[in-house]
Amino acid sequence: YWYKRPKGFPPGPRGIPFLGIIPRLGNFPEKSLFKWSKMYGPVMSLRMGRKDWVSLNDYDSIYKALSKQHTKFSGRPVLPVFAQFNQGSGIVRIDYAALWKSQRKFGLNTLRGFGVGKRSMEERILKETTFLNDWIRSQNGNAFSPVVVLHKATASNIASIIYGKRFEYNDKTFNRLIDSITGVYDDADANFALQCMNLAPVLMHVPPFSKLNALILEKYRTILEICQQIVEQHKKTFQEDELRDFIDAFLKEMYEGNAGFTDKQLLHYLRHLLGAGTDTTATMLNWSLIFLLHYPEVQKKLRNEAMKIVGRSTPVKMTFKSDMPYTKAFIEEVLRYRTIVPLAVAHKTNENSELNGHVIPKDTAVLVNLWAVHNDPDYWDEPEIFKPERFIDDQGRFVKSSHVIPFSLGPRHCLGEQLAQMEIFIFLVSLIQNFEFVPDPNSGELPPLDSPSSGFIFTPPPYTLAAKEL
Ligand code: HEM
Repeated sequence: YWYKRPKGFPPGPRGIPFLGIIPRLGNFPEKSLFKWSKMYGPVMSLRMGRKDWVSLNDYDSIYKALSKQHTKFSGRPVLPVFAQFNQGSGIVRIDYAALWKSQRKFGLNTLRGFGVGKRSMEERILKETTFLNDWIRSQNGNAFSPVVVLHKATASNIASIIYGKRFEYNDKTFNRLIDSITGVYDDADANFALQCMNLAPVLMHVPPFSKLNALILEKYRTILEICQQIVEQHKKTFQEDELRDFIDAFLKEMYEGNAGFTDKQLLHYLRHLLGAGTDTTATMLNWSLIFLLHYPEVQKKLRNEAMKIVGRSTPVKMTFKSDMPYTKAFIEEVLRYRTIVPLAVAHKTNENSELNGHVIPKDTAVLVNLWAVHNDPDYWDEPEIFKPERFIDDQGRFVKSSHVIPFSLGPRHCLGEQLAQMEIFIFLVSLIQNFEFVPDPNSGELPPLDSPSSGFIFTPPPYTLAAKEL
């Protein structure tokens, strides 16, 4: 099997027998892929374990595959670590078929129905900022790590949609939930080991991988158990004409007997929303804070704009955003420079396809390198430099680039993009309005701007800072 590849298949590195190129992916697989793509072309293949995958490494090929040929490129490969638990349920990893279509449509409508993109969601996020700001205030100017509290703030927003209520930050169940959502995708070593198990499933039974697999399963079980308790409470108080949240809306579909709306599907859907919506947005806010520490002049510009447009104590509204070009440019540059999900979620071809003259057979797993688009010198001047000004024209206006695609493209693009954009803007401006962020006075160094990503969520290393109340 080693040398045989389908006729016309894209060229690419093979690596070593059984493992393929896995050992050569390194701490930043997205960078390795981009480097190889300069040798093999933007549409290239790679031997991953015993299978040949395809990787897309420029905007053109990603757009042509995910948008133009979306019916062919929107599937999801079966990855053993996830499949042992998901069993074809949820939203993130189910194939591009009838179940995904009905669940995606339901998800979008329900998020909208419970306020995403509207004033009511703005108010929920604003309420969360008051708890977050109070927590930061309670640190009394001493150094602290914002990592866990930002996860709590973003998870609480998701909880308010799916569960109708926010969680208190010291609530025991909530802390168990946060503990179970974090610790794998945001840990580079664990994430690398997880990807190895997905590509060479035999490892799932071999120490030390088997220990990690057991830990992942335990975390998934805990999330499901907590979601199950919440669903049971909802069932007891459910009223068809008064839908309180995502769970009620789902129960209504289920009680009407609509295909795909089952207890199991609901639990996995909730788990995916909590998982996909917490780490990502919290990570984006963490990187933003780290940039404020590195570039005090950028922090000053953001504050000047916030004070001028919003004011010191006016609640932040999304309508302010269009008058805040520097803030928009800052957010866009963080999303570009620290691509939060560098390789998106693996796609799969559901039909035989052709891309850039190459043949890609049905059922080929496809890695979409979003990081490559954000760091391609063909699109960006000095991509390795953090520069919000690249999105500002000489009239001081914000200029959008179609080459910033942190939420990916096509029908499988991030389901929570609108929610994430609301959270990022409101949290960020509210933090800037209330605090000046400075380096931890006890640490001689600033947090590094790079840390191993190992391919899923690009999280910063653990860090601390201090916040001076304004
Ligand atoms: C900064 C924040 C976020 C970033 C950068 C981000 C990015 C992404 C990316 C790159 C994908 C994969 C797209 C693909 O497969 O091509 C994705 C999928 C997804 N995201 Fe997000 N995301 C963020 C926040 C959220 C939030 C807040 C939610 C909660 C509702 C969410 C829910 C999802 C779901 C459910 C999917 C799977 C969609 C599907 O397979 O149909 N994300 N996200």
